[in-house]
Amino acid sequence: MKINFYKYQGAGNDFILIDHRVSPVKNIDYELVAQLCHRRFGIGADGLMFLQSHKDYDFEMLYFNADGKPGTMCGNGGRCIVAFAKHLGIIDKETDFLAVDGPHHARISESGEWIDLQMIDVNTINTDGNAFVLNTGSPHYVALKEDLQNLDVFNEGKSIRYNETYKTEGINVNFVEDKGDHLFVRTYERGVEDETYACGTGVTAVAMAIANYKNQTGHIKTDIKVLGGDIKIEFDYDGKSFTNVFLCGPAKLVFEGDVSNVPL
Ligand SMILES: N[C@@H](CCC[C@H](N)C(=O)O)C(=O)O
Repeated sequence: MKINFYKYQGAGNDFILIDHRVSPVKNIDYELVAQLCHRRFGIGADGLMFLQSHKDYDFEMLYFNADGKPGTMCGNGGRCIVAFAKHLGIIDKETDFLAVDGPHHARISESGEWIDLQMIDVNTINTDGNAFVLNTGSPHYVALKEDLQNLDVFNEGKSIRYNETYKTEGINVNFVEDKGDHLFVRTYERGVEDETYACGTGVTAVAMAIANYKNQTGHIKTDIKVLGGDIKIEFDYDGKSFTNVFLCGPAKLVFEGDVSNVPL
């Protein structure tokens, strides 16, 4: 079987996208997903998504991490699949689609390359020592750091992700430095098992953790810099719940191609 794929990136978090309506893969082979995402033996990506039809929504997002296993919500992936759905002509300026953590609304810019994606409401922030732990669709650990540019994110992130508390379920580990007018964030991602250039659910968790840490309430807008670009987060926070949460940033088509002889 030949599969047509599209490669997208959102602030450097990169994904393989497949239109399941035209490439109806019946049994998704985790090893094949991992091979397609491999940066030496495959196309190379942090994750792979299928866009599927859904009777009640514009489409459904089915997400796999680079290790081939089904992931929890991917924010940058969500923005990329919205840009993909616009490219395919499924949607125009707005959409409502279904992901693993429930329905999502998104707004698409004129160019189709900037997406504001609504994320789930968050009602709970836990702590682990000085770090914050919360779920924004995926589980995240957030730790404040100084001189983040020079931090060994791979080794520090990996040691937290595989410690006794988190090794079974795993966690995404975010380090944040407050730069005054913006936050600088670097993330070790579960399922990629490496630092990525951006993590959408991660920067959402970071903005919430920092608002909580600084006792900020009201409508909060946060500018974030990650290795792959700039992202903006907006939400309302009353000191207990984060609502009207939006993850806003770029989502761009990089190239498209075909994979031949896929044993499916
Ligand atoms: N890159 C993602 C997060 C993807 C999910 C994650 N790696 C997991 O399953 O834990 C994002 O942009 O949110």
